[in-house]
Amino acid sequence: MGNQKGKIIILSGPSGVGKGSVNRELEKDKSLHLKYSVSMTTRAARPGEVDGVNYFFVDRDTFEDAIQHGELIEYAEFIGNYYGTPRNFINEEVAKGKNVILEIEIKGATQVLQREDPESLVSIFLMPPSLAKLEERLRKRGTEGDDVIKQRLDKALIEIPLKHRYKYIIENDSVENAVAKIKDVLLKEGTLDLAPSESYYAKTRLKVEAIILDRYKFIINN
Ligand SMILES: Nc1ncnc2c1ncn2[C@@H]1O[C@H](COP(=O)(O)OP(=O)(O)OP(=O)(O)O)[C@@H](O)[C@H]1O
Repeated sequence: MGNQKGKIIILSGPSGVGKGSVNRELEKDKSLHLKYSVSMTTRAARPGEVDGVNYFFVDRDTFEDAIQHGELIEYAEFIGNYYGTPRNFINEEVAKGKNVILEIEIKGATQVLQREDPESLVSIFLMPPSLAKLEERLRKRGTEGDDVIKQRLDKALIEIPLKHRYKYIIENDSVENAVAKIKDVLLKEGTLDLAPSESYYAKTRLKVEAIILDRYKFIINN
């Protein structure tokens, strides 16, 4: 990778759109050389979540102390809980030339978009295929009750129109497609060591060309 400094990759979108699911797939691909920022939150850990890996789970006093001391690059209070991103880790990794992924909700992402140098950012807004699908995903996940799901859907209606603040808008139709499209974004941004012919776009174009050739070869040949 030729770049001196790394980039901050913002992956944002409404609750339930699939930020975590997409991120987990990206993480499996070691060739992407991505670093994951671990957020701090006052929300309770979900089953299977590990402190220091998925989040730093802290109480409100500890979180408010971190705000006071300027230790967070962004933070937001979201339906009764604080979420924030510790600044130290990001600065160190970016200075080393690493790309750091921030999986953050809209308010936090807005703070980073407003405060950080746009040259140091790659911002991605993950879109649900429809509001009905978003609701279905939240319900199927089964981690929130009806009231919280309704709050999150109401919030999504305010958040989705903000998507144009981001450099890239990517639909999470399937996790596999979303990951492929994000890899193309990273390739375009020069943060991936990958031949352009390996991109999702290039491969899709080849497939489409093959289909056209197959369907129309009679016409072409005659
Ligand atoms: N492309 C997809 N197709 C179908 N289901 C999906 C897709 N992406 C994610 N899901 C499912 O939707 C639910 C929400 O996904 P996930 O928890 O990753 O969302 P999130 O954006 O990280 O939410 P939050 O911001 O609330 O943490 C999960 O149950 C997940 O399995």
